[in-house]
Amino acid sequence: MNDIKVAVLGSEGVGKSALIVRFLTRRFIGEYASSSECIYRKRMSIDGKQLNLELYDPCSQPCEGKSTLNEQIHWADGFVVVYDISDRSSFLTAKAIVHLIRELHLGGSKRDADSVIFLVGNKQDLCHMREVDREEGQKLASEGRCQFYELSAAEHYQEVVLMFSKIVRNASLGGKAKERRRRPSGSKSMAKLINNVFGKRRKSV
Ligand SMILES: Nc1nc2c(ncn2[C@@H]2O[C@H](COP(=O)(O)OP(=O)(O)OP(=O)(O)O)[C@@H](O)[C@H]2O)c(=O)[nH]1
Repeated sequence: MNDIKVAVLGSEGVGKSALIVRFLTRRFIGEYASSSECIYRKRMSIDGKQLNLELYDPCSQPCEGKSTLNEQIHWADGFVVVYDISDRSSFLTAKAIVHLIRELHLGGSKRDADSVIFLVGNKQDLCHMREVDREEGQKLASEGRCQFYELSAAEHYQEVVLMFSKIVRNASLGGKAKERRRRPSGSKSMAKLINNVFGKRRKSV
């Protein structure tokens, strides 16, 4: 069975865990405990083919055995690079990550980029606090040859599912899954995910 590895990257508090949890459990969790990096596993069927998805959720805090961004990029077949539309600095971080992925993962070539790097402007429901215009996101996506989405983990379940399903499909077609790379860290089961959800620390928007 095919293994597909997708890393969800971006600066602290942009909603990486919220997007993953929304995709895996259908629920939006306002506060989420994330004191360690982890990998969630899900068995999926795409175009009638079974595959094992591994979703990497990094930890923004310093933590033991934390992998570097370079390791995370080498490990993954596909990338969801997230920023918060109400936080300009998170957009600048996303820009740097997109450029690094292009350099390290794709060797600067045009090959596969638009299908395996998705740029996501999250928290669209906070558009009254917007600091990053949609056009800026689109421009970065076209410069970095990424697919662009603006959505809200809080309000857009269908869009979140479509986005993840699409990157998994693209990564599985991209042929990058062929060479197995080292995992950035330990993995986490769905039970652990649920524990995190209920044993959470408070975060504010
Ligand atoms: N309004 C709004 N808040 C959101 C959305 N997505 C996430 N949040 C909130 O943003 C905060 C951070 O979300 P997380 O999912 O923990 O962000 P993260 O990127 O995983 O953060 P780190 O684990 O610290 O790197 C939480 O308070 C979430 O409730 C969204 O779409 N809209």
